[in-house]
Amino acid sequence: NAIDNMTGFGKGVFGEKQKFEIAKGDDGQYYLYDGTRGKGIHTFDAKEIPPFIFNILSGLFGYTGEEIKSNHKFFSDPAAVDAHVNAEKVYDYYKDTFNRNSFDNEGAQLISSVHVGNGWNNAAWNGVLMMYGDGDGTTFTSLSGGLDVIAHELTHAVTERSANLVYEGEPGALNESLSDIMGAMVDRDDWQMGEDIYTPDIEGDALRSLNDPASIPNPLNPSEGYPDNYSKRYTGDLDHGGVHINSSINNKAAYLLSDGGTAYGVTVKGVGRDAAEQIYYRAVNNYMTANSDFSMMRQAAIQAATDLYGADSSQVESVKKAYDAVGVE
Ligand SMILES: O=C(O)[C@H](CCc1ccccc1)CC1(C(=O)N[C@@H](Cc2c[nH]c3ccccc23)C(=O)O)CCCC1
Ligand SMILES: [Ca+2]
Ligand SMILES: [Zn+2]
Repeated sequence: NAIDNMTGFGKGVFGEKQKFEIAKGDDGQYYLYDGTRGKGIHTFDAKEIPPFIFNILSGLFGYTGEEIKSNHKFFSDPAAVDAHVNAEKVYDYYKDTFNRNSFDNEGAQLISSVHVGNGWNNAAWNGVLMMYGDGDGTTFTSLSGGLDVIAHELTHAVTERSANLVYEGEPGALNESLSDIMGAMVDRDDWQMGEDIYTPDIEGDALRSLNDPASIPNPLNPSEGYPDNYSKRYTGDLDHGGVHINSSINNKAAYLLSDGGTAYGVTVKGVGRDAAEQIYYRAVNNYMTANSDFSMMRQAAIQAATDLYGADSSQVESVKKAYDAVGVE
């Protein structure tokens, strides 16, 4: 249908006023559709369909949920407003930072569905679209309110179209880590993951920490923190071999590379967020493959830094030190 791009308004999950692109359809209704970025950004309402059913419907049949439309330019669904706004922000981040036009670099439509499940405490990229739960209000609030969560999910799509790291074991932990790293680069004012939407009644906690992984209890081994060194990696079978756990080892390396610091007796000179994001993007886009392990991550980052800054650069030296610090040879 013929669309006119125009500006819409609404309030996000935390009550903040948001402005975003919408479109007016032939029916005179306004749609949560941004026709100005790539082939479009579309946000839908899953109407509480259980995640595994929605996963199948969207994966197999391309079902996206119900159109979110309004008789006026104000949209009153906070979860939908933030999913739309945050998808625009992540699109802009990849375009502005790496000149990547959406996850396929050909402007692929960014599709989000909110209100997946009933109080679902999670979110996911299912290969076709982003799915967001509303949380149960205690463990999580609407997960689309977390800019780092949207960046995390969309980076799974970018990884899938580049290194396509297998979601298991070490490649899986790297897949997860790259999503957390880009999540921290887009949601740039901290090194926490999910802090905005995790436990709404508790201040200062987060789902994961990139700067100090060990500060948060490891859900698979609660007597310890998340691992921040290869020697502390989880070797069990849960969570596809701990992909959401061992990601913290590489997350720590990325934090040290970016901001510097000393860990396990090794001091790293920070290269800054701008250089760190370029190194990781080039590593995943140009050098890593489906079965890359932690050691290959180190080599890929060294090669990426060499391409970008030279073999004898301080950036290459910092990559080596960062991986020394987390015990990855
Ligand atoms: O993208 C991902 O890696 C996670 C997707 C998990 C998923 C995969 C397949 C089907 C359904 C859900 C979602 C996020 C995640 O890290 N989830 C973790 C932690 C977590 C969130 N909610 C939970 C509820 C129970 C247990 C663990 C969790 C997980 O699923 O492990 C990423 C950012 C925030 C949520
Ligand atoms: Ca964050
Ligand atoms: Zn993930």
